Amino acid sequence: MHSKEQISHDEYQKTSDWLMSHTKHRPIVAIICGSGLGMLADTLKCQDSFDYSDIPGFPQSTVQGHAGRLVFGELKGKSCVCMQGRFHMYEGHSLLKTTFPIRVFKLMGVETLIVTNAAGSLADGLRPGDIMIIKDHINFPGLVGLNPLCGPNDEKFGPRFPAMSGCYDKGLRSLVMELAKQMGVSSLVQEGVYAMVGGPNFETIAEAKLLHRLGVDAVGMSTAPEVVVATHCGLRVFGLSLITNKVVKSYEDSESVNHEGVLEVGRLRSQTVQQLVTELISRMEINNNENTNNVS
Ligand SMILES: O=P(O)(O)O[C@@H]1C[C@H](O)[C@@H](CO)O1
Ligand code: HPA
Repeated sequence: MHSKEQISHDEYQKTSDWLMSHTKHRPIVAIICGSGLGMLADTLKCQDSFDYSDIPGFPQSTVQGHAGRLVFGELKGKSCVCMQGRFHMYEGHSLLKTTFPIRVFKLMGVETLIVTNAAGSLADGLRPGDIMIIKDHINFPGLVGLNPLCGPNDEKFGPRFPAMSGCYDKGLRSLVMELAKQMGVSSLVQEGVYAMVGGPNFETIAEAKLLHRLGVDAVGMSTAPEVVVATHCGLRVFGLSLITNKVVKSYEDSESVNHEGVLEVGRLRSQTVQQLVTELISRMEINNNENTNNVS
């Protein structure tokens, strides 16, 4: 268990201060790129980018398809920060480390978090290449106590017992459905429930059948801890899964999933995902204007 590890408020603050003193951007939106989706950062204008290895306190990415770079820039007049590479529990990071950037973003003034991931589909109506707007999640590690919020609660970030109903913002979900219609890609986009499993192995057939019976639409190995920490500290969250494969759930099926295939679907659908996220950022309302358009 991870209950002994603690990261003090000061440590988050030091990383935030370091970043704020190395860039003039003051982001209001943070984006986490899933496997094969690092190109989301390419759309940012006037970029300042930092390798994770150069940022004090930051963990390191070890997974192919996760570059390990934090990119600041502007998108449609809004200041953003983008993680090209996230941290997964299966890499050996504690859950506090996997979610470290979220609290740093909060301290930097970020209001909205956009999480993306690659996921396998269990729902028959979700095909590889489809985009699932995350309506809700099942955090399997969290259900058995592997939760970044375990341990002493830091009230400066949020309450001991945060509510998680409604953690994927309804207004942003409707907006993206509407944008998908306007872009002519609504046949690719639908809402669904994401489940996080620990990984790094993909699911057995019996596990896949179980997830399917539980009503899971797509399964992956990330995102839920990030969303828990973001919700705890009051960030508005939007999430999407790029469906990269069908999860094998029949003993008759000879197909199997692999990480290269996951990355390949990311590359094939990159433009559509990029356009949806760009339009979302362009059209989303923000609460606090102080952080916008302030790159001198
Ligand atoms: O970072 P995400 O959740 O997009 O990565 C998924 C889950 C595993 O890390 C990897 C499997 O191919 O892709
Ligand atoms: N299972 C778990 N994680 C994944 C999958 C999958 O089928 N595809 C991409 N990430």
